[in-house]
Formats: sequence, structure tokens, C-alpha cells
Amino acid sequence: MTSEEKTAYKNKSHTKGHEKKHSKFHQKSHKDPPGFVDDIEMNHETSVPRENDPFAPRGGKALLWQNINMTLKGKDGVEDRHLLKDVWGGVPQKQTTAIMGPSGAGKTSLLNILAGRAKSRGALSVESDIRLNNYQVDPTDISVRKNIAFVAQDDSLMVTQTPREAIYFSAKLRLPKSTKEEEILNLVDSMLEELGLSHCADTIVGGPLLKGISGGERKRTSVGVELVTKPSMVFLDEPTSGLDSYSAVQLCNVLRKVANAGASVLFTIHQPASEIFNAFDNIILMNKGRVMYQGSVDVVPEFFKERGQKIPKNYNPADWIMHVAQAVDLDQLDADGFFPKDTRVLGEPLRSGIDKKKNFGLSMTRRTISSGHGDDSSKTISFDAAVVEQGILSNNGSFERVSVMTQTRMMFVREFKNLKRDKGALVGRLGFTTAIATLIGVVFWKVGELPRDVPMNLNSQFGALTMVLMAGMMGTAQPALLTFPQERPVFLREYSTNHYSVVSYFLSRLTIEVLVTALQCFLLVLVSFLMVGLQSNFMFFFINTYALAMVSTALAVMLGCSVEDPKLATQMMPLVFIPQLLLAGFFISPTLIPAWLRWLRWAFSLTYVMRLGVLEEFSDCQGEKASMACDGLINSIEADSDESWWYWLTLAVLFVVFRLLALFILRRKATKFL
Ligand SMILES: Nc1ncnc2c1ncn2[C@@H]1O[C@H](COP(=O)(O)OP(=O)(O)OP(=O)(O)O)[C@@H](O)[C@H]1O
Repeated sequence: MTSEEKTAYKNKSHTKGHEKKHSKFHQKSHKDPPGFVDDIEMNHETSVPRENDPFAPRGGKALLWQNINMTLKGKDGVEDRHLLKDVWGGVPQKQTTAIMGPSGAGKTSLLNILAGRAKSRGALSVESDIRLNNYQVDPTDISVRKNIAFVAQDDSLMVTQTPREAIYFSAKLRLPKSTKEEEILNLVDSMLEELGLSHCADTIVGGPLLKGISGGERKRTSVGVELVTKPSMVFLDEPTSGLDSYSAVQLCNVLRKVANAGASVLFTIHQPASEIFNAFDNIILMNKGRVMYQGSVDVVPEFFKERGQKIPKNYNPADWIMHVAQAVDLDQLDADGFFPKDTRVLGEPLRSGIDKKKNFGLSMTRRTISSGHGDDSSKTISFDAAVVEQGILSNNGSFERVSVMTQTRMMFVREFKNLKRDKGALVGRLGFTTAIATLIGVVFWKVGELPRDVPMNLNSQFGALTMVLMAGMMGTAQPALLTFPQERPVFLREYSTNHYSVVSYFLSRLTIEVLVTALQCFLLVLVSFLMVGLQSNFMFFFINTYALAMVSTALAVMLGCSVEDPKLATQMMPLVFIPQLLLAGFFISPTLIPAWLRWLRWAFSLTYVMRLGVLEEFSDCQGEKASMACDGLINSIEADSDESWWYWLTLAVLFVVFRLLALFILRRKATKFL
């Protein structure tokens, strides 16, 4: 143990000792189930926080719950499965609480319900009574979820960001706008140091295809991203998994410091080492969806001993309680007095007149909860208005955050860096475009310069034009279709933890697409136009291809936003391309398409771009025979030069409509996701 860690442990022991003096926990008989209500200390520290200290004191929030049930309805006569049954408990402020239990006991399910990441769906039904500062809340509501810092088990970090950038990004977007740049930088440095990430602070996070920092370092970066905002409530799903014992202890020390600062910390953990186990304040031991024990870690030996399961000498208590949970029959455990009943009386929840999006009862002044253990003791919960006004509470939306413009700019910069760092993807995209353009150029070499009075030449010129447009459409829409499903985990994590608005995300993505698509189209048109020898104006040809790419990309983004799985998005690609190709008039004259289906061509950009392209390329054919052939071609796709303005206008409208629909779908997905 380093001297720093020892100091941290000492601080912890001091805090716990202090709390014990006031706790009635140890006076309970074994019949009294250990509970949290007695231990809830609701008075907040009001000292002015040091802004660049990640462990600056903060006002906390208390979370209590009761009657949590999660049931999987059985089909075809199969009995219902009770995944969670009458689960009750709480997360006291200034304390760390670990949810433990054998595999499948319901740890993650409980954490997910409390964090608003699980709800009734299909055969799965979820019931709960969850109180935040004694306000009954639905954590699946995005406004509630934003009050809870959540570190999921799977790290969903941007692979091309460094830990320093990821933590800075979170701090900049989530701390009050008034926070000075220097303070943020200091805060990020302190966070990196506390988490033992200084040595790899400027190495990219990496992922399956891009080498970066180690799995443990990634995990700690995810924790840093959440803790840097000085949250008052922190949930973590298996934060120590994948960490070596030293890093796990280091992380637990950090969580301890966060709790000491005033936060409520709740996390799931698999079998912890005794050193780590003894560092928790409380545990919730789950067994087959029920609460087998919950309360102070210090009471565990006594609680188990009184029920005939004395912890053997030199045995890790965590190993022992897990052993008991797994080895002893459920009925026997019940008979022995495990699975304590909830005897708290939480009283009527507060509901009235509070804008939950803004303050979650922070304007509440007094509230009493009785302990329900037969004594008359009660605790008064008071919220110090000064604490709120000083903006000490983070993650509650009560302070002014950076503007949508700043959010958009920061995300644009991040996306731009992503492009630069993930060179393989960008070079691949531009390289493939150039290769395809070259192939088209070689196949249609100087075809555009051939006399047009020969039908075969005209056909080839039309074919070349079609191929360039199709290449432009496919080459740009395909990556756009995949973008959201691929970025989804990062987007949803960041959105649900209040990093930015859907509009900012959308605008930053759009700006990047505008630039990359322009570059891609320019390469495609430059190479193919020169090699094929088309007669159109170069700028016109480029703008026309670019318009097609932008509208097709908008359609692809819309479809991409509506699916969650990148594989499904890949399978959807023909849906973007085939109907356009079928109906635009390349392969079949529109008059031959069944009338009930023909109208659909007006919804596709290719129809308009094709007409504009053909009008530009073939309107001015020299010679009577060539002129007649060109007019025939123009007529066959129903192009009309007088309607050019209408084609451009419709392209613009389609672009806006697809983009707005995508925004709408994205917003729905973001607020409803679980
Ligand atoms: N959405 C769901 N649909 C069906 N069953 C589910 C669902 N979510 C959880 N379960 C079941 O509920 C039980 C508890 O799962 P949960 O993931 O909460 O356990 P856990 O204690 O976190 O396990 P582990 O330690 O292995 O991660 C498991 O049997 C699991 O299969």
C-alpha cells in the first residue's frame, strides 16, 4: 500500500468511526434487519468547494427504494420467473455501497432499474417505488437519469480520444459554464493522477481495431469521465472487473474520496479481495433476486454469526458470504433469518409543484422519515439553499451550461480529430473513391468525346454519367448509414449523462459529413470527369453529384438512426440504393413502371439529379442526328429544362425533410433508450 492509500484509508476509518457514534445500528437485535434509513445523513456540507479539486465537497442526494420487482412472464404454461422480488434498500450519502451476490443474483438488474436503464418491455415487467430526496421518481425518465453519474460495465468511449481528452470533454460540457478553463485543466490533471492514468493520459483509448491503452486503463478512464463532474450520486457496474488488485484498491480509494466529498456511491462487484471488502461502508447481498443482507460491512460478521454462519478465521468475509449464498439452501437461509424484511416507513413521497427537470426537491426544506423500528426516532432532512445556489450540486441541471454552439464546436473538433487519427478509415474511404473513379475512367475512357449520332456512343455516355452518379451516391451514403449504429453506445452514454443535446450532436455530425462528402465527391468527379471526357460544365457536374450525395446521405442517416445494430444497418443498404436505381429511369422508362408505384420516384434524389445531369450533358448536342438522339434520351427520362429550378428545390426540400426526420428519430431514441 502506498502512503497515499494509507492516508485515504485512515480518512475513511475516521469518517466511519465518527458515523458509528451516531448510528443505532449496533444496538439492534438480530431480529431487526439492518437498514439504511437510520444511517441517512442528510445535512450537507456547506463549505465553499475548491473548484479544481475533483473531491471538493458537494451536496448529496439520498436514494431509497422499496417493492422493486422484476418478473419474466412465462409463456405456454411455463411459470413466471421472479428475477427481483420485493427488493428494498437505499444509498446513504457520503458512503460507498456495494451490491454483491452470486452470478445471476440480480445485481446488474437492480443497478439498471435504479439507474433508469431497465423497464417493462415485452415479457419483462418491472415495478418499483424509487425516491430521490423522497420525491418519487421514474429513473427511466431522462431528466432523472441525468442526475445520476453512471459507469457501465462496457466502456463506451470514443476510441480515438485520449484519456485526457475524454475527461476534459466531459468536464467542459458538464461543469457550469462559469468554470474557468484553467480550473478545468487542473481538475482533469488531478483526476488523471488520482486514477493512475497520468502515464497514458495522451495515448488514444483505442478499440478492437485500433491499439490504445489497456482494458484496465480504459475502465478507469470511464470512471474519470463521470467523476470529473463532481457528481452527488454515482453508480458503477463492476468498476473493478478487469483491474489488477493494485488498480482495484486504487479505484476503491477514489470512490471512497468521492463518498467522503458528499456523494452517494453504489456499485456492483464480484468477489472482492478482503482489503477491498473492508473498505466499503455498506453491502447489499443479493441472492436469487432477493436481498439476503444489507447494511454496514462492519455488521456482516455479527449478522452471519447470529444466523449460524460464523466467518471462519483468516477467511475473506466476501468469500464466506458468497459461499453461504451459494452453498446453503434458500429455505434454510430463510429459516435462519437471512432475507430481512423492509420495516422502514418511508411515508408519502413528495410530488407537488417542483420542476423535477431543474431541482429534484432541492427547494424542499424539511422532510421527516421515521425509522420504523419501533422507536420514535426520526431524522430531519434539510436542504441548504446556499448549497444549491453556489452550484455545488452537479449533474442537476440547476446551473448554466455551455451553449449549443460550444457543444457543437467541441464535438466537431472531436470528430475532426477522430478522422485524422483513424487514418485507415479516411484513407480507405478516399482511396476506394479514387479507385472506383479510376475504374469508371478506364472503362469509359474518353467515351464522352465520341460523336453522339451513333446510338452506341450515346448509350455509353449515358452509362458513364449514370455510373459516376451511382458511385457518388453509394460511396457516401454507405458510411453515413453505419455512422450512428456504430457511434450509438458513445452517443447514448454521453446523451444520457448530460454531455450535450441531440441538436448539437446532429449539427456536428452534419458539418463533418458536409466536408468529407465534398472531398469524396470532388475526387470522384475530378478523376472520372477528366478520364471519361464528359461535356458538362465541371462545377455543375460536381455540384450535381454533391447534391445527390448529400440527399442520399440524409436518407441513409435517417435509416441509420432508426436501427441500433450496425449489422442490421449493413443489411438495410439495398433499401437506400435499389429503389432509387429502379425508379430513377436508368433501366426502365418511368412510363412503363406500374402507375401505383411510379409516384415513389419523386421521393428519391437520384430522379432529379439524373434529370439535371442529362439536361446539362445532352442538351447541346451538335448535328441534327445527334441532336435528335439526345432529345430522345432526355425525353425518355422525362427531363425538362424548364423545370430545372423545381428539381433543385425538391432536392433541397428532400435534404431538409430527411434530416429533420433523422433528428426526430434520434431524439426519440435518445430519450427512450434503455
Ligand atoms: N431482460 C432480461 N430478460 C430475461 N432475463 C433477464 C433479463 N435481465 C436479467 N435477466 C435474468 O435475471 C437474472 C439476474 O441477472 P443479472 O444480470 O441481474 O445478474 P447478476 O447478478 O448481475 O449476474 P452476473 O454477476 O453474472 O452479471 C439472470 O438469471 C438473468 O438471466
